[in-house]
Amino acid sequence: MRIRVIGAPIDLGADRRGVDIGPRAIRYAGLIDQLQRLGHSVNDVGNINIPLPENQPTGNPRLKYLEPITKLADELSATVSDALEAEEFPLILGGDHSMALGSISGVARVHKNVGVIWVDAHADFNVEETTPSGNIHGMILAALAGLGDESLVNVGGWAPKIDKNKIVIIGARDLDTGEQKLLREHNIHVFTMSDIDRRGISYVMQQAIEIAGADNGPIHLSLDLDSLDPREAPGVGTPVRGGLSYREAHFAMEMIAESQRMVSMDVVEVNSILDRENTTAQLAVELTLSALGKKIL
Ligand SMILES: NC(=[NH2+])NCCC[C@H](N)C(=O)O
Ligand SMILES: [Mn+2]
Ligand SMILES: [Mn+2]
Repeated sequence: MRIRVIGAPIDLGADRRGVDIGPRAIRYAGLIDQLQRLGHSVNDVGNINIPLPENQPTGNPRLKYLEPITKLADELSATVSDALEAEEFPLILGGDHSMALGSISGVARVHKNVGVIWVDAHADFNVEETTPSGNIHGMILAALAGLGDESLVNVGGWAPKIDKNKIVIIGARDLDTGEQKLLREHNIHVFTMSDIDRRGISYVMQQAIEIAGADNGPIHLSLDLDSLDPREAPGVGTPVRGGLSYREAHFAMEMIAESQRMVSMDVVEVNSILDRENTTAQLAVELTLSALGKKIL
């Protein structure tokens, strides 16, 4: 496969600094080389240009950095559509999870029926009224489903980007009260850590692939590294105990590869300032490889 690697070192959507180093850290951990060794050809187009938060007005404290975030989403979205039109698989490196507004909009423009598997400790399903932090990375999935602030929802000029019935969240264990209510109201498929404990990661992933890829549709995978247990992935801005084990995460990625339905992928929230000797970036590389076909035997 031909893979286009796109760095999106955005950190305007989160409070803790350091995710802007993520794309470099993931490359330093050997991403490109290992993808090539797996047999893929790689076109690394570098990073999109991100303004420093220091030079941006925060704006509405319940929607911090809204303006630059939507602007970057437009730009990233165009880059991602471009890759797909050139028949390259977009692999987008974050950055905080707000970059998925751009990446997924770009995919949805080309693949109208795309479903999303969102692997995350969080649901990122807040809106202005429910957010406890004002951080837009916690609102992106809702925006893609058509909920929340108009300028987030209408990036690219159309909405919603994703059919709510084709959204699956996996690994959730830290949801805000208003967010829980929204998820229930809109019947979003959420497989929490309890569901994974009860049914096993294999059953959960099989269901997730069926739901997100309904009617043989394509799937976008958005992998937030904080889905993993912080013992495995210490370098994330919003760690939550009780996450996916190393083995569960690898197996989940292997099942996605096996399904042959994935058309694009985000790897987000690697925070190098909080990391230990690039462990989390290395893990991000390993998991990306599993999702893109690496097998044990
Ligand atoms: N992409 C993430 N790591 N999101 C964390 C979101 C945390 C919290 N739910 C919030 O809205 O602020
Ligand atoms: Mn997230
Ligand atoms: Mn998260």
